[in-house]
Amino acid sequence: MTSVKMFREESIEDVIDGYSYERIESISKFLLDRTKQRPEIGIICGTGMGGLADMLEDKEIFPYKDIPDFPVSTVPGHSGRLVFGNLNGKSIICMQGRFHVYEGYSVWKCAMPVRVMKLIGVKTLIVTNAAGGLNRNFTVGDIMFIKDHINFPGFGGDNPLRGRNDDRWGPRFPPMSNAYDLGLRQLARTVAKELNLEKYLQEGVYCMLGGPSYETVSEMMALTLLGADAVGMSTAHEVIAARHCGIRVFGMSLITNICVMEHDSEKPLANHEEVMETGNRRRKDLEKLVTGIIMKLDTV
Ligand SMILES: O=P(O)(O)O[C@@H]1C[C@H](O)[C@@H](CO)O1
Ligand SMILES: Nc1nc2[nH]cnc2c(=O)[nH]1
Repeated sequence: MTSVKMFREESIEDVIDGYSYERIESISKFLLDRTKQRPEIGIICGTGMGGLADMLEDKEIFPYKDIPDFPVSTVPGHSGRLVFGNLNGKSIICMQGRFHVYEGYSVWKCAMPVRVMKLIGVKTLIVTNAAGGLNRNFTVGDIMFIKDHINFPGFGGDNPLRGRNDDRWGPRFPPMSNAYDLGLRQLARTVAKELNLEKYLQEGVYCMLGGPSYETVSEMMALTLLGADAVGMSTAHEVIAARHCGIRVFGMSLITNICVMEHDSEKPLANHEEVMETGNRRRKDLEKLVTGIIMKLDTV
């Protein structure tokens, strides 16, 4: 009896009343009152990819801890700052550090900043992440444009849209086909070609798991059978929240490690230091790619 009551209380307070439209509106107002920037482009930096925020000019930085009602980042490789700034004259808002379910946050809370972005005026979201490569054709350092995702936590009902739906965000049952905008992917391919990055380019399906443990060999094999090309611990919930409120999305994974799919293998397994190191090593190409895409966004 007690556990049922606990579950109900939690879901009413947090999911229904906790981050109401008005509460998220007050977070966005807090920010808009303190910056003249009115960005239509948002970026979420993956592990080790905080350099994407550092490249902005005329930065205005809001540490998460100073934003009322905002969660804080607890993971190495995620600075925990909301950065406003310009990139070749375009106004950008960038999450230099995201929230993960394994940090203890509910999945809707991890996705909540996307709704803040929506109320700030964001129309296009660029999501990046570090991921393990399941596809045997992938190598460390490859950049995978995400064409679709498998939201594994969602299979069990852990979806950021769980709870009462507020139609001001979007419909109760939003479609998720074409979640990763085809036009943006084509644009990104053109930009990558111009930058001579084609040799690193992959396109595929990203699978989100809850983490923080990396996958067992059998889990990796199962994900491969499901059609996943890369596996990580983020992104899907952010994209669902973005699509629900009408933000178009471009997503890319940096393949930071290759998943070893042999039982009893001596090969080194995934570790967070390697993930961050690959992010740092490939940072310049990622920055060039994101800059190139942003410069041409008006064309699609
Ligand atoms: O925030 P992302 O998805 O880029 O971070 C990945 C998943 C874990 O947080 C971490 C594991 O090393 O990298
Ligand atoms: N789940 C998962 N997340 C990652 N993030 C970076 N590499 C990996 C990986 O191999 N597995």
